[in-house]
Amino acid sequence: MSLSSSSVQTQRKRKLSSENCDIGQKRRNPKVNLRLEIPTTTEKSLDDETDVSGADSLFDDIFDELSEVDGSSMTSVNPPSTILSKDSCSSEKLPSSLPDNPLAFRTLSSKTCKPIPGLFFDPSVLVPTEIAAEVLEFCMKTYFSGQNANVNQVMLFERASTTSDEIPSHVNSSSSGLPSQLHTLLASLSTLLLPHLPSAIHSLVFPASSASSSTTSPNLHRARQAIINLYRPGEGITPHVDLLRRFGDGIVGVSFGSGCVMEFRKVRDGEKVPESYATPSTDSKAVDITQQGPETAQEDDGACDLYLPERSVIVMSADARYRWTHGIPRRKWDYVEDLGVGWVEDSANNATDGVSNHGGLGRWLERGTRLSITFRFLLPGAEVVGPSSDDES
Ligand SMILES: O=C(O)CCC(=O)C(=O)O
Ligand SMILES: [Fe+2]
Repeated sequence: MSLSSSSVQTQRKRKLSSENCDIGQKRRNPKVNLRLEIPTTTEKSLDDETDVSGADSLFDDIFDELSEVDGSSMTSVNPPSTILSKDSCSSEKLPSSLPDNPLAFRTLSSKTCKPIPGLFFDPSVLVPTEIAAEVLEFCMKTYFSGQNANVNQVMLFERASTTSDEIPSHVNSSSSGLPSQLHTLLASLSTLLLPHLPSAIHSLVFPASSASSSTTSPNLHRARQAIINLYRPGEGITPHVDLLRRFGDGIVGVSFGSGCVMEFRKVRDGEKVPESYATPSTDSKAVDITQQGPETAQEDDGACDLYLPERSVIVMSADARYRWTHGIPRRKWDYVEDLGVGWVEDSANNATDGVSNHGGLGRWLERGTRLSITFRFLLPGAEVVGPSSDDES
């Protein structure tokens, strides 16, 4: 296969048609175009991800590997002992940073839930408006309009670095694999998250830019993938764990254009895990659920729903990456208990389109079109995702 950028379109993702890949939701598979851009360095095909049956054993493999490589990453993000309840954050402005306890900022949720080890989410940590606008405009124009109007997922791959230096700004997209807008975004994320992430996690997700990471991060010489998903209102993504044998630890996701609720569910012992890239999709049951009232909040240590406002960032590592699924329910409205400091739309005016207050406990937020960019690192041997007849990518 050529090593230069190439573009492949497929109709849909193989894995998503498999019923045993679903947890909790049945999904239909709309015709979806997937665009893949692959500047790569080796030629090994990775279309071997079909066995999702022994989730536990896969987890064990991964944990063994991780502890060999960098055991510290698994322990550096323990959950805080305190949980911010709905009340504790609805009445007062949260501090803009809490470096010693980043996991406490999981407050924009439709349910109050306990911290997930390895999940960083702070609704006050937002990508600067100008950078977000530039990335969104670039992605929409480049990947999702004109003849790509029915594409909803694009994967870009960046070559593994051969030195410990960050890719310099003069290196253009054709040689690095990522467009300059995504390099700008990555640089901004690295700076933005530096005071918030434990240093081991910062090194894991920004291996080339963390001073301490140049020799220690297992991701330093791994190729990076950026997956760009576009969700029209009502669309979501089936709960899943990102491919265990393809991607390493340390995943960063950014929301653009609209917020949405992301649901996290703890994988139970012995549970079959949907392990997939997954593709945004809609569903015939995506209706206006404001007519049905908010879900009853339930105490469940293994469930956590977070509202991710536009420009917000999540970082998943350790348990959050390996032992919890994440997914986005297919619906057009999200019920959000606490708008908190991350809420940037016109919350002063309850009558604003897309924001309606039903009963004062929370708000229904109408989803707009959301674009997300998720950065992950390919595991050794996974540097190439070649187009193949049944590649699920
Ligand atoms: O849209 C998102 O934020 C999540 C995307 C995702 O989980 C994936 O592509 O694996
Ligand atoms: Fe994912």
